[in-house]
Amino acid sequence: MLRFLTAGESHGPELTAIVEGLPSRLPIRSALIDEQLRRRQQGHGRGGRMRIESDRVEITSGLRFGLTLGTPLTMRIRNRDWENWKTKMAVEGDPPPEAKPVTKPRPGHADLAGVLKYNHDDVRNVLERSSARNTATLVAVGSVARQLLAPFGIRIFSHVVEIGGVEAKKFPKTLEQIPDAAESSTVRCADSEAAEKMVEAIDQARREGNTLGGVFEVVALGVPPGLGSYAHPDRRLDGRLAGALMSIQAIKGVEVGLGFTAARLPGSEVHDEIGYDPEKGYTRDTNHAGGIEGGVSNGQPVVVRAAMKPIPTLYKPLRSVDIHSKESFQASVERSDTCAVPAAAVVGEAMVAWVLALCFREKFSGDSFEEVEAQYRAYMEMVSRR
Ligand SMILES: Cc1cc2nc3c(=O)[nH]c(=O)nc-3n(C[C@H](O)[C@H](O)[C@H](O)COP(=O)(O)O)c2cc1C
Ligand SMILES: C=C(O[C@@H]1CC(C(=O)O)=C[C@@H](OP(=O)(O)O)[C@H]1O)C(=O)O
Repeated sequence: MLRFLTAGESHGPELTAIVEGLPSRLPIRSALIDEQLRRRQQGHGRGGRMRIESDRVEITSGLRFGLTLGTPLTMRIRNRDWENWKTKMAVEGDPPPEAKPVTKPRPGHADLAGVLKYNHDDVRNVLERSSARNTATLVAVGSVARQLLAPFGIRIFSHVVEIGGVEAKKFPKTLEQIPDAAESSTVRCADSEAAEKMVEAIDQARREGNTLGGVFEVVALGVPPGLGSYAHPDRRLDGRLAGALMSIQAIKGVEVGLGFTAARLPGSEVHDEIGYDPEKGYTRDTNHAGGIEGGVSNGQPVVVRAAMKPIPTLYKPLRSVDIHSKESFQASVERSDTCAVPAAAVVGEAMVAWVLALCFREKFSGDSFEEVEAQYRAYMEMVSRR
């Protein structure tokens, strides 16, 4: 079974991820992981922390001469900011005077709920792990998943479709043209006119001490039919994708295919009619289902969208209450992102890659890469004869 664990505090020495259940002899390149880490750090609207960090992965187990061993793969990403936090984040000893407890929980963060749940007196003990800094490990894990899926022609990309109410409307004609258009935009939006307006909206929000959320779309091409299952609720591909996307900080909604729009349309405008072409096999003229029917991939591109709430730390502070004195106050801010939707889109890709890899491994479970490849080929051959 493919699984992963991550660990690490935002201002601690490093983040760690362990991926278990990879087949042996799978080529993994740390340069490809670094490329994904770099993409996550970009995007118009990010704050001062991104000028400090320059994320790089170090693989410390599970790989020899570039091929997996079939043993747990460990990845480490150092926090450069740790240099500035060594005393305040020491793992042992008494707290030094400069490590004054944080007592003011920020609305929209895990701060208050976390203090109540874990009985902490210092909000820092909550915010260090609840921070979206951990999304760097998710992207590293997702990059490993991509490298498992890539040899089978599965390609995953994303683009931002809405920021602060500005919607992208003029999409490139084909799905294949979207990645290049999105990649060349500082907000990762494939509609260049909308992208300009999104940049303006972010700049204006920053000037006003406010923050913005938005929506991104993730697309997976080359997904074979048959990933996931209708046999049991927890095996459904759509449910697992929604859960994985919602597990990213600040994601508040997920749509598959037409999503909420399908609820407003009659059935004749929603369901994708089935055709047959002797060359291509089963065909669909539309993909409103987003590549998933009955919780199973149907061979069409998988298309999901996720909605991100605005960043909760505002330069124009919101009211809260000190957890010790119970006095009301207005939060002060040192640094924060204004908008992180473009970065969240890269994290969304990683989570989609992970869930697809999970379902792929369930279907093609061989212990070595060669065994997985043989299982995949035999299945695809069988499907092509149906
Ligand atoms: C990539 C990324 C960057 C973020 N940057 C910040 C930030 O700079 N400041 C902040 O207050 N919240 C930031 N957030 C959002 C918080 O992590 C998030 O709102 C918080 O965890 C609570 O959201 P939840 O209720 O969904 O967990 C970021 C989220 C993501 C995905
Ligand atoms: C560090 C990252 O994002 C951070 C996520 C985050 C939060 O509260 O979620 C708050 C900010 O961190 P800091 O409080 O250190 O300024 C962001 O920079 C990152 O994406 O790598």
